[in-house]
Amino acid sequence: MNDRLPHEKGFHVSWDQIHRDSRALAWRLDHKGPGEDGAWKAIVAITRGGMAPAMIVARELDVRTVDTISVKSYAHQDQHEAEVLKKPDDAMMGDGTGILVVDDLVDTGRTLELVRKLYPKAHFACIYAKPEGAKQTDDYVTTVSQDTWIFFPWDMALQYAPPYRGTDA
Ligand SMILES: O=P(O)(O)OC[C@H]1O[C@H](OP(=O)(O)OP(=O)(O)O)[C@H](O)[C@@H]1O
Ligand code: HPA
Ligand SMILES: [Mg+2]
Repeated sequence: MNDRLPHEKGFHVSWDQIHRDSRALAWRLDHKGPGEDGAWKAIVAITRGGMAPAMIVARELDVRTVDTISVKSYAHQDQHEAEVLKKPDDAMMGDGTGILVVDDLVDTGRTLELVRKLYPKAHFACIYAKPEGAKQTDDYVTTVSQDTWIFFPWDMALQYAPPYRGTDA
């Protein structure tokens, strides 16, 4: 446990919302790549959270080369030292020129800091950003306060919510 808990504020994101926000990010990134007509060479998703947004961005921007970098930095809501578990092919990545790296969010910025060290010329984009890590990302859609925990749809399930005025309280 650490001083990040408890997160009193929760920002709950639905599948519909992540789809819309990922499309909004794609709109911002369109024509910003270095290729012909501003195309991107490839998209790299930071697993696992970056994979759903990366798929949507890749679809919108017609990018067919999509790879992953695996970075583990959290176990539940506790942060540990960020660690790279798997990287894309070095020949494809180079120094990151023309590569769009996508993640679901930037919080402290440690995950992106690590990936930036590997690919300093890549373009980094997140759907959501918290103030502490926002400088690590080149583009994002929405900010939330540092003490907000973002709940993604893949981490949630529909369940019964008791009424405010309970009958058996
Ligand atoms: O800016 P930071 O403080 O480094 O935090 C942001 C990272 O933390 C989460 O990933 P996590 O390591 O929990 O793995 P996951 O994507 O597999 O859930 C999130 O998806 C970001 O990648
Ligand atoms: O607010 C968050 N939500 C989900 N995963 C996260 N990983 C770091 N911060 C967060
Ligand atoms: Mg992640």
